[in-house]
Amino acid sequence: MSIKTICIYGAGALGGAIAAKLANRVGNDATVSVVARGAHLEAIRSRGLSLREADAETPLDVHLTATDDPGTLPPQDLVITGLKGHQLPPAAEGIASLLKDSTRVVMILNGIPWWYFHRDTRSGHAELQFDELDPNSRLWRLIGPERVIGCVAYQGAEVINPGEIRLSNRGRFVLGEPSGEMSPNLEAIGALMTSAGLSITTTPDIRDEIWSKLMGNAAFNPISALTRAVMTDIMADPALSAMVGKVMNEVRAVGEALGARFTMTIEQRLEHSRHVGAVRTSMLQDLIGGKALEITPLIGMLVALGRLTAAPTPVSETVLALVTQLDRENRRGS
Ligand SMILES: NC(=O)C1=CN([C@@H]2O[C@H](COP(=O)(O)OP(=O)(O)OC[C@H]3O[C@@H](n4cnc5c(N)ncnc54)[C@H](OP(=O)(O)O)[C@@H]3O)[C@@H](O)[C@H]2O)C=CC1
Ligand SMILES: CC(C)(CO)C(=O)C(=O)O
Repeated sequence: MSIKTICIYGAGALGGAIAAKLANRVGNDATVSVVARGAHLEAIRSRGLSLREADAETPLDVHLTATDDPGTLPPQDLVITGLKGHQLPPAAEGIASLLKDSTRVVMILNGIPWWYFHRDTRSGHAELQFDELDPNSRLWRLIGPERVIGCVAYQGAEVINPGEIRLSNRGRFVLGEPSGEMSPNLEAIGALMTSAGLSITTTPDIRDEIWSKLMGNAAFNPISALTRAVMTDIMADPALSAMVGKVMNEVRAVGEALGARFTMTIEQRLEHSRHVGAVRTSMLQDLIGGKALEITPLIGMLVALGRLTAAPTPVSETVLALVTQLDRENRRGS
């Protein structure tokens, strides 16, 4: 696969960080552009994109083509989406306008993605679609699950000001084909992102990564939004950390019912979470910013898949009801 044109669609926290690194390192060999919007877009256009890494003394500043109209860009070899799950369906046509036959689309997402059951061989539900993730199958029809490369991000990031992104740790990304194939395209995209200075691994088991990451996000993201607490403070509170453990147990039960394999015990996962630091989850960032919360992929689908597999999710159902109401109130007030 020759990658000469790359568009990052939704250059927010993670997408923006990846765009800055790609533009910096591979900008001479490939054209890197971003689709962004609002004040963030204006800042990128006028001052460029500025990336602050946890252990770097000076920010990385790059200038690249930025637009809110993907129709002005040529068809791309590679599209990387940095949109939240609920922002994907409204962007489906825009993303589709960047595609040619060979284009691959890396989707950085927390939670259960819209393409989850495409070519899945372990759940017994291959090709199942969920309207709550992909209304009227817009993504399925306009982009197509066969183009997708899944991406699980173990990396904290935040847009601290328009045009300015901060990475909160030296994180990593895991890429995988929905089919599990270690395809030449997967390896080429992994190598390209690695050459940009990102920590990338490729896997034949992307769904296992999705479930393992979901253990943290289904618990911490809504609980952090409900309490406005950073991760260390949630873990320091015995009642909250017990609730985190219960949600993690429910994630494990539903995941296993669909064939996922977990490598860590709940105790190990909890211990790991104690050391993540004073991280504001992406859902807490959105709450503070008055934005819609990424609820369905992170906890709504956990409850829906619990029903599908007859695995009980009582604590997650309660958390879902509370965070759904919080989201309504937050948007009413913004
Ligand atoms: N941030 C983090 O620390 C982590 C995030 N993740 C996951 O990665 C994914 C991306 O998250 P994150 O980087 O935080 O997302 P952000 O909200 O920071 O970035 C999304 C960006 O896309 C923009 N956008 C949305 N719709 C459009 C559109 N139609 N056209 C142009 N721009 C658009 C948003 O603009 P606007 O702000 O105006 O909505 C925003 O700038 C999520 O699934 C998240 O859960 C995973 C690990 C860590
Ligand atoms: C909390 C964090 C950074 C890692 O689990 C994350 O994935 C998020 O904020 O959505």
